[in-house]
Amino acid sequence: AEERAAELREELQRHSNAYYVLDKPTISDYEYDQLYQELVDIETDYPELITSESPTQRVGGKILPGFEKVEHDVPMLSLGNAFNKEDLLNFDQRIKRLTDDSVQYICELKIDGLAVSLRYENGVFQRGATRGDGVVGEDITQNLRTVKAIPLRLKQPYTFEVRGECYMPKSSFAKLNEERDEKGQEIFANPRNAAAGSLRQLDSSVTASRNLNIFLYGAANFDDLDVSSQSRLLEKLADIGLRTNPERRIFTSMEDVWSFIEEMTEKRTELTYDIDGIVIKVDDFSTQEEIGYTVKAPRWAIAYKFPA
Ligand SMILES: COc1nc2nc(N)nc(N)c2nc1C
Repeated sequence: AEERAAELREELQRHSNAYYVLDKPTISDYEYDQLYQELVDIETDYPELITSESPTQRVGGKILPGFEKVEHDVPMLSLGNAFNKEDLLNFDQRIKRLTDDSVQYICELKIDGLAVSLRYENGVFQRGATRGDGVVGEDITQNLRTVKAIPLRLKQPYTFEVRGECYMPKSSFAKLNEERDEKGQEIFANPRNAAAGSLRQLDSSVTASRNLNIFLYGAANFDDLDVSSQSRLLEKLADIGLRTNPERRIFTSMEDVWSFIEEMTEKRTELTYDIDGIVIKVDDFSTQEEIGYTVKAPRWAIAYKFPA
């Protein structure tokens, strides 16, 4: 039974990764449910075989009295903002003054959700927290465990923190507000508020019902991963089972960055999730270190914000 339980956990994690992270299902829902039920039956007969990373343990039973405060191992930074092309050209000039490399920029979508940090220890999801003020956040582990795109065990036994944006897809937001409106409940103003409200639930079964998703974009204490740039970090995160956003591009000229921004300004309405800007970062990590940080934000990155 123990061997079969471990086999089922591994197979369910693989299918779950394919479906929720890669968006490429490998078996039918029916087949998945059969395997899942087999694991539930074994765990019911042998409760001592239940492990924290079993997919049957995603929705916690207990209702929390409140949220514990947690201090981030490495502070979660904020970003300087740009509002037009001139701001970006000025940013480019500042960067060129601080480094002589022919710098490469990586552009990533700025997802309009809630910034969270996930800590993995030896590949197992241990703790999830909100950004809070960047130094101290709130422990929302049991709510983040209900987000199916968050693997409870990575494909490699790494110990590090990943950062990303937890969000509610536009379709789930519309459906949730329709249901709330029908019940005479107050509706959410936008998907970001709905995601934040869904993650600040003391009862994780409510969170589980909200169909949240996540894109990871950064990490802390990730020496194990041995990556030399942001673009390689994102590839590595995807390789080990974490969900990253595919709409990312690398450019060497700010003119090309601007063309990408114009392209995404058009494409924005077709995305299945809200974005509030584009984040432009120096891609190479050693160049990032050379450029450094201000008191609260990296000097090597800027967030272009779409007009409200
Ligand atoms: C380097 O720091 C950051 N990088 C980011 N990248 C993306 N894609 N989205 C963000 N919201 C974001 N936020 C911060 C503070």
